[in-house]
Amino acid sequence: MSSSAPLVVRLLASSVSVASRAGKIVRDVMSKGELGIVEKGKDDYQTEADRSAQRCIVASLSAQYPKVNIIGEEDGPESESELPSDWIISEADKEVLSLECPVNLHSVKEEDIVVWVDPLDGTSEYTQGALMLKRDPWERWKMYLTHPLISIKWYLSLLQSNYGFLEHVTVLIGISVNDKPVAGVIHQPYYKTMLDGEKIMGRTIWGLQEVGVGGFTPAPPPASLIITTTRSHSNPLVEKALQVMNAGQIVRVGGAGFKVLQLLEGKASIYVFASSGCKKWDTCAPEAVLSAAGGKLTDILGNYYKYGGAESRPNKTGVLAAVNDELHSYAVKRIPQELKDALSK
Ligand SMILES: Nc1ncnc2c1ncn2[C@@H]1O[C@H](COP(=O)(O)O)[C@@H](OP(=O)(O)O)[C@H]1O
Ligand SMILES: [Mg+2]
Repeated sequence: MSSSAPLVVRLLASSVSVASRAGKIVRDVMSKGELGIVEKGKDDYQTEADRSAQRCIVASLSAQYPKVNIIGEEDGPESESELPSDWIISEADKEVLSLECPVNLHSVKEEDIVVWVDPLDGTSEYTQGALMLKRDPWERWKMYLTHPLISIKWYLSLLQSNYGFLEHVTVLIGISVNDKPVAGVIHQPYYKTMLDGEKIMGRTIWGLQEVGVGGFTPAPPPASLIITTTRSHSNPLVEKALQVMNAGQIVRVGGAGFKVLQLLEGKASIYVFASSGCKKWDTCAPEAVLSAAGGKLTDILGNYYKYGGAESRPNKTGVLAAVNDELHSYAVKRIPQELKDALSK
């Protein structure tokens, strides 16, 4: 790896490579069919893929950047099983390594950086997607009966959805400096493209402050107002905030990473989630990528979250993101004061 590039650029380039490896782990766990679902809290689940992808990311980055503070969604007691050697990635993406580092990030040191890792954003969609990979209807039905997350309504919608919601799953690595997300990676393990007649799985999107985004082509916002929001964590406050937006359409998808991709690809223009529930690892990378593309991500009051290592993990006052400042201020103004008060309590 070139050691001449400034630290933030090298760390972003390493994160691009490791996110792609973590994405393969996510697919491999699914292919084996043993998801190992654990309930962490109400509506909050973890699978073998979350645990293994996090181990790969944290081990790979901390081996190269030992003084960087890396905080992951699945932090907990160290696993006793040995880490497979091919989970330790030391490569760095060449295109990213050649980027011009913004002047204000040139002299950043490892101690100034906090990396927020969500090894698998969209866990509900991942576990529900597992059902659809069971080709045998009887096997699928048996899995449904033992699945902790799926109601009959969702089961029926899954059957109609052409292999579920796996595209909503992302691996998120957000790099923050002095409380602010400055660079980030959103990897989609189940994104499919064809190259020379061959199916390629996965794509990796990155963003760097003042430089822009890469790994895909951003699209302009839709002509009419389209809002994206949660698929699996709605509640009356979330619905109230959606009503007041006066949108032509509401797109309900899983994961904070995928919702920000909806904004960047012109499928929606505002992301509204007027509820606690999202955490710093859900929003750090999406905020970095969105802001590098000219968008804005805050809480529903319009205030930026801080990403220092001592900050509390929950994003208590919700999420409000938009493709540009104008749409962001429109959305902040539309949120009624009583809703803002209810979340700030
Ligand atoms: N009420 C809630 N309880 C637990 N997690 C929540 C939540 N609301 C949102 N989240 C988390 O925020 C992320 C985006 O949620 P959503 O898809 O509903 O928009 C998901 O991350 P994970 O899938 O990484 O756990 C999800 O778990
Ligand atoms: Mg998440």
